[in-house]
Amino acid sequence: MEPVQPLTPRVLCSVLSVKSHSCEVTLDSGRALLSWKEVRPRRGRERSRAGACLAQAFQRVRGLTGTLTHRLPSAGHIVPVSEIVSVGEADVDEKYYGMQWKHMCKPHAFTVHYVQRMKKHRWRCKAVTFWCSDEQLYCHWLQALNDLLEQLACRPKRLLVYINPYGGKKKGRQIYEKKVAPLFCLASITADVIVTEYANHARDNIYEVNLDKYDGIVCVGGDGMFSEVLHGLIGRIQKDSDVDHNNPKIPLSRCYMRIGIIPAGSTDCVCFATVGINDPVTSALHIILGDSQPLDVSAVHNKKTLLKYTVSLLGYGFYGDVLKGSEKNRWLGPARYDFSGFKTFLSHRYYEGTVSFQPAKWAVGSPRDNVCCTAGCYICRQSSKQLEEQQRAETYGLQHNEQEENWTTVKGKFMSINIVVMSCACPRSPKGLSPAAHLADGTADLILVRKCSRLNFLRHLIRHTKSNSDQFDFPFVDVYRIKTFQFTPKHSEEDDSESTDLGNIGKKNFAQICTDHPTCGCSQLNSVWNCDGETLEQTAIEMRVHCQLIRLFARGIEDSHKEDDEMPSRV
Ligand SMILES: CCCCCCCCCCCCC/C=C/[C@@H](O)[C@H](COP(=O)(O)O)NC(=O)CCCCCCCCCCCCCCC
Ligand SMILES: Nc1ncnc2c1ncn2[C@@H]1O[C@H](COP(=O)(O)OP(=O)(O)O)[C@@H](O)[C@H]1O
Ligand SMILES: [Ca+2]
Repeated sequence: MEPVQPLTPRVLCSVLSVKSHSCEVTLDSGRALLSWKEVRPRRGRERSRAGACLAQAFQRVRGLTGTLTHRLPSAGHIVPVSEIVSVGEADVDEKYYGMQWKHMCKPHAFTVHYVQRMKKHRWRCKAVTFWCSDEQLYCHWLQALNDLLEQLACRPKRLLVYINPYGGKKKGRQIYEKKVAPLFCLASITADVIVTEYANHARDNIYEVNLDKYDGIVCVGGDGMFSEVLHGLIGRIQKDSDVDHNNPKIPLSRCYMRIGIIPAGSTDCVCFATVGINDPVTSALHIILGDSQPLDVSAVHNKKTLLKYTVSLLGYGFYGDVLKGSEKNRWLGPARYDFSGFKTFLSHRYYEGTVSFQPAKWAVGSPRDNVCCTAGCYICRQSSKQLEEQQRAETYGLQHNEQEENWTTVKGKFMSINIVVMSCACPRSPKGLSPAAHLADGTADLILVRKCSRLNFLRHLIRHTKSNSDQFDFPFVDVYRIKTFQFTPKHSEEDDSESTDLGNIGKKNFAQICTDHPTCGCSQLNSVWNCDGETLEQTAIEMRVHCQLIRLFARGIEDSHKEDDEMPSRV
């Protein structure tokens, strides 16, 4: 057997007890890994436990590959320190003393709380308590683990939390108090909590607070609540850096203050598309670990005025009418969308207008390449690099001014015009409106659904709910990867108010009568824009994507190979 080289002092290995089992526990601070596995009494030549354990630990450290598995060959556990939530003193349950302790003083115990991956991107906080008789060894372990946790600079210590008691099923407060606050306390995170009293309370408050006190902002609610915090933060950062966000051409200053979303709304597609599940505990754990996921944001303008920012869906036609029809039924909670969706589907309206956009030439991917955005996404990294080079060239004027060139224009009658900055995956549509859209590539996907039959539109809708069907594979559906967009409805409001001839006024009033009596078959003149679940007043708009403008406490969708099914409780 080759001589065991002297271990670097970075590997701490001891035999500690877990419940009534003896375990060999190893902390490799070089690789920042904690592992433990049950030691069975060896028959035959008894090797000293320490020697055996050190030699094995050395083998294991040397053999470890980059991709972590959470389970050692012999059903042990291995946890990256970056996924430990906290380490603290613990009481050992009397019943575990067993015989060998009865004459000893009380043993010393510490509990490690760590993230355990379950099915479908769900995370749970698991606890394991180690104990031993030697107080010095116990202190050494506690110190070594806490020193490593202290070094994780990305973890938030102070958070500003906004709770929307009004969104979704109106359970925001309970969700926070029961599921999230205990975890923040466990991770010794202090939170200043504000329960909003009216719409836009959170947005306005962000302009006042002293942001330097906080490592992040958390919103407990749905996409509308996230949109409020988004507007507050971006508006504040542009104001602080003297950027006039009403100018559609101006590049905006990036926001490095991360935003965490605790899902408590109706659609929660931003949370679902960045974490993979709408689960408050999972989102809380991503916040505690200090994840960071950059996110594209689109700015929507009407002439020289900023209307809204959007990170999920900017939808005209079907989704705009669904939203408009749902606002008056908020008492229905999330079901308001299905109810309004059904009515909107039956009304089967189409809208006329002119769409123009600049395709994202340098984009690495395309909406139909089936390359979905995952944690550490290659396409996002490549595209944002290309974009930065592009912008640098433009600022130095090396690049001919691309703003005016290569606009594509499409006139027509549309069932829906959707621009999605991300996939918009959500419980209603697990793969989203555009499954291959990317979170941080600096582009958005434009989906044009032209006038078609009810049956065909229904088939298109139903494919959103099926995982192995292509909702773009219809002659009346086109999808483009873009970076800027403009829309002008055929019947723009200004024309009606200016022109005095009877026809137009008649048509406008006629349309008004129709809206009040949706049973009539005429097509209502204009729809409304659904911007992240809030309606826009104007229909003539322009939009441009700002690459990686904000950051979330998330890491994108992890590959499923990392999932642990429920671990057999061996130790
Ligand atoms: C027949 C089944 C058809 C299923 C069609 C599923 C498509 C769902 C796509 C969901 C897109 C989600 C985009 C997210 C937008 C959110 O930012 C935004 C705000 O979220 P918040 O409420 O959390 O604040 N949410 C929304 O605007 C809601 C849009 C969701 C619309 C759902 C439409 C339901 C469709 C029902 C059609 C029924 C036709 C049946 C005819 C027999
Ligand atoms: N305290 C409050 N009272 C009334 N409206 C509020 C309050 N707090 C937030 N809102 C508004 O409620 C809207 C919906 O919030 P959201 O959390 O998205 O719920 P949902 O997912 O059900 O739409 C948002 O536009 C937000 O501005
Ligand atoms: Ca994008």
